[in-house]
Amino acid sequence: MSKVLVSDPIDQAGIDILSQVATVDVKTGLKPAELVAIIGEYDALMIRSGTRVTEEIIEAGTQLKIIGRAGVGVDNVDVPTATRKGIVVVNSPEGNTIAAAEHTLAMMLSLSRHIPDANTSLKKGEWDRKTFVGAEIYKKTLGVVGLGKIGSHVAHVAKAMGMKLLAYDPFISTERAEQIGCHLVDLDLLFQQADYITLHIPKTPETTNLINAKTLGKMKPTTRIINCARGGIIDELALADAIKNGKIAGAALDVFQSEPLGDSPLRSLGKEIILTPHLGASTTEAQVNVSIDVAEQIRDVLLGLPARSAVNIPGLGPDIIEELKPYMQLAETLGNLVGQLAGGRIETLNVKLQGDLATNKSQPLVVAALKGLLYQALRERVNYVNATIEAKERGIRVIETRDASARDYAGSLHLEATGTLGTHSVTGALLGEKEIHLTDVDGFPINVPPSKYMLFTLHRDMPGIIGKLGSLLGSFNVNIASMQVGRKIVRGDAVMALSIDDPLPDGILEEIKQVSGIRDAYTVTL
Ligand SMILES: NC(=O)c1ccc[n+]([C@@H]2O[C@H](COP(=O)([O-])OP(=O)(O)OC[C@H]3O[C@@H](n4cnc5c(N)ncnc54)[C@H](O)[C@@H]3O)[C@@H](O)[C@H]2O)c1
Ligand SMILES: O=C(O)[C@H](O)COP(=O)(O)O
Repeated sequence: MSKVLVSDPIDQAGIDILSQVATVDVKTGLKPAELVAIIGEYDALMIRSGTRVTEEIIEAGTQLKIIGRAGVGVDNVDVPTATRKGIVVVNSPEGNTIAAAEHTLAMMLSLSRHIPDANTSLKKGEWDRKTFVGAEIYKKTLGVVGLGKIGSHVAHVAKAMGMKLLAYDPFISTERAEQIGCHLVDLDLLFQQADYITLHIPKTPETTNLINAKTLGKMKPTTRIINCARGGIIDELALADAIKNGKIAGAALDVFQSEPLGDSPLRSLGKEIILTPHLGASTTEAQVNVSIDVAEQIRDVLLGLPARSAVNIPGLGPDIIEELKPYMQLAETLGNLVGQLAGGRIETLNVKLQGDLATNKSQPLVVAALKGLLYQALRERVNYVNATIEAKERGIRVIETRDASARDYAGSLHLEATGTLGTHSVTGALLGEKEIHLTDVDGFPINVPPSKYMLFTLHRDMPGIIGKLGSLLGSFNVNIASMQVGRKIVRGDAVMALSIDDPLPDGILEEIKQVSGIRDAYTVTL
């Protein structure tokens, strides 16, 4: 039975799902060295933001197949190392969207009306109605930085509360922004005009310290900033300084450069600042959502099925997986076959997506073809996660082309591999919903289903060849299950595809190549 380690507090709903297929150990609060010491026993690791999954931990996780982040941000996971090791990294992109958006709105209103400090004052026995005079958000301008899932929901609710909306997101179209009721502007204008600025972007090299002394200097003295996205997007010392010196009116922060927040000048500011300990996703509903979402994906991967939200398998969403599943198998089989026909070191793989497959949605088939191509070299170590990187590291150039006009089959796939020993090509299609058929080998038309053990010959199409080959195989007790010849012209060159019941015994391939009229022969195990 597989073993799953849960190293952060996760809702029981997900643990129940995992327990159906695996032994689940919940061990929270482990020190990095303790995690390194035990991770080698586990097939899957389930985390929230509390566990930093470093290169050292991933290297020690020799059995790891999947890291599941019960939440959105995977910045606490060394995704490049996981990808290199073929470990799927999944998250829950939508499970806590509403929770984080509502926390943002709660922060904005609390900050405007000084609710946390008024509450503390009253609980201390005071009745102070002067200190806590606030500001309205109605008709004020909200600047949304990052108009993705959370930013859009915040904008939607803020609009209903009568706010004017500006947004900055270089990856969102003007039409999309306008649909949400936002006017897309550049960042400088947003900084200059917004009364409230809310951040909903990932932490990347471009967004690190986006709010700094210089950008704070562009804002109005009445501006308030809310950050429920990621620590490190704001330079905390510059922010504390700007608030202390009245350059801006205040801030509400849920996330920090270093968590838990240690000694910080932010702690000593008054009612102008609200701090919460990374509570954006901490609602009962969100924790159930993310726990179930990620546990289901871990379960599926442990059962050999694809994950619906893998961050390191681009383009393989749930709808795509369903549609492409039989074609993924076709691509993998063809990749494996053409790799064995070409032999030696492969330098180039041409992948031609034909007919109905000639769309952008078919890109995962290229990854599947590479996985098949690399199978002989890497066996189970190659998967959809690392196939592209492994190919790149081996210097394999991948050329992808599309031909929607190729209509022999609804959709077909043509692979051509060039290596140190020459060039070979195969084409395949599906018959019915999922029966794989080879329809062409090295330019010769055939129509055979692939089988585990196959023999291909390139020979002259002349009487007697098939008989000679049959006798030779018979003398070695090799049983032929099926045989087909593909030729372009009568008595020209031809290809023979044989399915055989057992692997060819050693040495027989060389004897086959000596048969008069046979120019070359290849044995393949699929
Ligand atoms: N506080 C919490 O507990 C909590 C909970 C959930 C998510 N988050 C964080 O909130 C953030 C947003 O999450 P989401 O689910 O909305 O993500 P999302 O991917 O749906 O949206 C992010 C948006 O940021 C935009 N973006 C990327 N780089 C940008 C840049 N340089 N400038 C402007 N826009 C840029 C993208 O185009 C995208 O539209 C993430 O950082 C996530 O980790 C925090
Ligand atoms: O990226 C996220 O999903 C949030 O930061 C939530 O983090 P958490 O799971 O540690 O609450």
